[in-house]
Amino acid sequence: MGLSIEGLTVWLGKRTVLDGITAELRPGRVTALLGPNGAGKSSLLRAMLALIAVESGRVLLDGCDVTALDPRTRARWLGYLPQSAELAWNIPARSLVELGRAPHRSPFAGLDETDRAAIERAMALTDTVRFADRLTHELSGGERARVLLARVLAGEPDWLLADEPLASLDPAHQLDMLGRLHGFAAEGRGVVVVLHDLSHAARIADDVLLLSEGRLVAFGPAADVLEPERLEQVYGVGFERVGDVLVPTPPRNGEGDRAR
Ligand SMILES: Nc1ncnc2c1ncn2[C@@H]1O[C@H](COP(=O)(O)OP(=O)(O)OP(=O)(O)O)[C@@H](O)[C@H]1O
Repeated sequence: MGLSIEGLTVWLGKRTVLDGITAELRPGRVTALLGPNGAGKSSLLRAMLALIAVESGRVLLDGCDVTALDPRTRARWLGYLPQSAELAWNIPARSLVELGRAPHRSPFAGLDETDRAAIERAMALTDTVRFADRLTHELSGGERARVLLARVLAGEPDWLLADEPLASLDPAHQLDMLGRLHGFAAEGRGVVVVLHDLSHAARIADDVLLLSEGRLVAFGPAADVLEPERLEQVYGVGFERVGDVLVPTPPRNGEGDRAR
């Protein structure tokens, strides 16, 4: 199930936050969404989920405009892991994960065997079984982030759109999360993930979509896009490769202004 972004322009307030973005995202691959703060990464994810209105252009999922899909179908096809791990509901972690099955069943139906198997699998994958009975407000930020991932995985979406999923995780769980995202794509599903750490992107991404000020700077295989000179132009700091890791270095001219 391919995900095509065609000439997407989004205005928020009076600002153009996305300006004519076009990219053909492929399932079975991890696409990292990169760019400085305010580049439009979250807005692009939200537009792909039909959570914000677009001014022009469209997003096609398996050839269907996402805005024309009924919400349950959209939720079955597109799983969303938002940036904030804040939760309104203080319910046991397992109950939260169970909510991930909602798009698969009618509102008042109980969980069936398929639902229970998907929930157990998602909780095992995210290492959340051991706090399944604890209330979500009593979990640490990282534990809550993993429960939220479990909720999305329980829905078995065709695409997973994750906004900075590593933000509150310790290094072990960051690597684990990267492995999960990679494994999800290896099953033939699609992954779009917003990342700030370019080393993580270099490690996990098959493709990179690089944004700056709402415009597409580059889209293509990670090895081609993650080019130190291009990154320096976009981020305003230098990058050098240390082994397979991209390490930021201070701006060469010492001024820190972005070359635009
Ligand atoms: N509701 C809104 N109304 C007006 N402008 C907004 C709104 N939400 C976001 N913006 C602006 O849109 C631009 C893109 O924001 P967005 O959150 O998509 O960027 P981002 O690349 O995800 O940033 P970050 O890395 O800081 O999370 C920013 O300039 C932001 O200030």
